[in-house]
Amino acid sequence: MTDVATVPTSDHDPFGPDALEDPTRMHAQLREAGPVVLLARYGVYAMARYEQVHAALVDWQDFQSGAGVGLSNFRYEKPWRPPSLLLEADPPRHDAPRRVLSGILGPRALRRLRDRWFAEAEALVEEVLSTPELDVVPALAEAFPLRVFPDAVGVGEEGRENLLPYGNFVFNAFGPPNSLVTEAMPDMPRWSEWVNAQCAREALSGDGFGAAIWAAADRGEITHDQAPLVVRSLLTAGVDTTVHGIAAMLYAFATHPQQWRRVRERPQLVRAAFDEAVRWQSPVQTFFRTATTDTTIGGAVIPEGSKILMFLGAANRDPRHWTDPDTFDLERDPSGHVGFGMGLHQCVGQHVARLEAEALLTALVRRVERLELVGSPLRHHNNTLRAWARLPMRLHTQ
Ligand code: HEM
Ligand SMILES: O=C(O)c1ccc(-c2ccccn2)cc1
Repeated sequence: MTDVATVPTSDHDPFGPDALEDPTRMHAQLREAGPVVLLARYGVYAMARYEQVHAALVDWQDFQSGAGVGLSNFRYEKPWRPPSLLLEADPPRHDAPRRVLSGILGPRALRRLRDRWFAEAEALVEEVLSTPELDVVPALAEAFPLRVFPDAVGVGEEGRENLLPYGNFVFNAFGPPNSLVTEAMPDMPRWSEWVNAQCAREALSGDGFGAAIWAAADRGEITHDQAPLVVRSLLTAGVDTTVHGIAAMLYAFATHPQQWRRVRERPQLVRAAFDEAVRWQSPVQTFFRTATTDTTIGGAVIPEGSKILMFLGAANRDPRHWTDPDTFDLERDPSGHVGFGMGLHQCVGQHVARLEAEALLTALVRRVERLELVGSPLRHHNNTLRAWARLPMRLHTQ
């Protein structure tokens, strides 16, 4: 009998204020501790190295999503909202909804949006350059996705201010029921009711992603009962993520002026720049899987039914996989990063996110000679998302 190595334990709290403010040191300690580490506070297993995170993400059979991708285990606990038909489903239930969304959000389908989004980005950048000193979080990172994405889904104008707080709550709810969750509980039903109401067929315009989902139901690719939940997936996962992904990119360029010069000289680097920003900051930091069998990793046995917390942010900066991981470097090839996940559940909206970022960055590259941080940035704490509450900048035009 091979002696099963005992799993190293850690008393880090990945959802506490210190880790949410700056997880860098905790990530390094978790990577050093071993391929798998037991987080004693929560009785869950942590993976922080690229190799193990990648292996777990691509092995959907042993590491399932159907028991939830948060701390809560749907086998024993009632989900706070009806589970997502993509995120919180395993094959075969996952297959048809995924196939439908892949078709609607694929690079070809987005071609019709490209010109409109590029024009919207030009207009927004022109507007903000009239006040060269500003907080780019509301002015750009929030304003651009909120200007183009709800229209693309086909959501009405009224009540769009519910989108960010709803998504923020959902991403907090993947963590433990800490103050980030409990403080928002009183408002959650209002946000949730508004989002659910937008998923009804009659609430959606005839030419957006939402209508395309209902049309897929008419063709029998998914059921009409599933259609509103698939629309809900877009409204849940498609707003806060891109807002914080774009904020991460703006922060990266403000703190690396030589990279800004590089992307202005070579605009073909624009798309790689977003992926390098997603790798470097990992706007989505963590989420869970549930072991469907006793699984041995690095000599340690993870018992069936265990929750496994995957640290995408730590994997994206693992020196075992990346050269000089802590630098934001456009010369690097960021492909293979796990910022959009990997495997069966890899982000189905990644092409939407890339198009939003490409449109905004292209407009900025043409007009802005340098982005300068002029005040203290302020982190926005969320149990899952790495985000900025404030990024005061001066946008220098030539
Ligand atoms: C920077 C922006 C974004 C980031 C960093 C991001 C990240 C991720 C990650 C890490 C996953 C994998 C979750 C898992 O494996 O359990 C995922 C899944 C997903 N994302 Fe994104 N996402 C982004 C933007 C979007 C957008 C714009 C949409 C919608 C238009 C979207 C819709 C989804 C959906 C529906 C899933 C579930 C896919 C499945 O389970 O098959 N995401 N995303
Ligand atoms: O289908 C949904 O409602 C949904 C899809 C994806 C997410 C998600 C979770 C963790 C990391 C990135 N995205 C959340 C919700």
